[in-house]
Amino acid sequence: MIIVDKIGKNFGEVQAVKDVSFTAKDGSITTLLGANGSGKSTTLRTVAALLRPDHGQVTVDGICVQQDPLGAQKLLGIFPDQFGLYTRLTAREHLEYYAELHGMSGAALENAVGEVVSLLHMEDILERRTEGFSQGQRMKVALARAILHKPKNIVLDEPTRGLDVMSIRMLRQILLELKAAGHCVLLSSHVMAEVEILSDHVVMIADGVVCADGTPADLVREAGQPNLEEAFVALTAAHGRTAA
Ligand SMILES: Nc1ncnc2c1ncn2[C@@H]1O[C@H](COP(=O)(O)OP(=O)(O)OP(=O)(O)O)[C@@H](O)[C@H]1O
Repeated sequence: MIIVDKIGKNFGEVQAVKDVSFTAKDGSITTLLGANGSGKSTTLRTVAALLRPDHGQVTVDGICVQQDPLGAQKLLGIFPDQFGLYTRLTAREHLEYYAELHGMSGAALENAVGEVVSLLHMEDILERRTEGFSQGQRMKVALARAILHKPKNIVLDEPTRGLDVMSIRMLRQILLELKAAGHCVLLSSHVMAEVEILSDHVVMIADGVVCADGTPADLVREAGQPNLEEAFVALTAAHGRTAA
């Protein structure tokens, strides 16, 4: 479980995140939904201990990310906004390297790599260097790297960006399987259809502030709108009027 409590983060003059709080539960998919520049990535990077907030704190399964970033990162699988693959390494070498970073070796390492390779159907790209990989192939390596140590909590920053329909369906299926296995899945998106299909809990962010949260059905009801897209427009506009 991930608890974000009143975090804020400035970059110089830019208030990227002003006041964000929410809880992402186990066995559930929580989605941060917001427009470009609303603060989703900054929030997720704070959860992942890649950024230190100016105020507030994040706990992951009871461990405070700010006090014990390495301890929290052991409980997290992180799928970042930039894949950051090493172009000279093969997909297998990436996975083995990350498995070693997580303290695995020998048969445990081989089993962990074998499991994610089979889960993500990566057999055909395993021995290829990642240079020149398509977006879908890069997504597979990044996702495999994020989940190979079986973290209880998985954080994904816009995981479907640039993917074709079949890759999106595969990713969606894997996220649903992780949820069914009791994992806490926290992601960001601005693709309404995807959010509506996948999310148990939606946290709407506008201008660095949470303007509404609940199930997609709750939010549609709260806004009195026919669907999540219209609800998003109405709730973020209402927030803008309140903030002005
Ligand atoms: N390292 C940084 N330095 C300066 N400004 C930053 C930095 N990171 C984020 N920002 C600014 O903070 C604000 C929030 O950015 P953030 O990336 O968190 O938004 P986002 O909701 O993830 O947007 P998108 O959907 O476009 O990825 C933006 O105005 C952005 O320009």
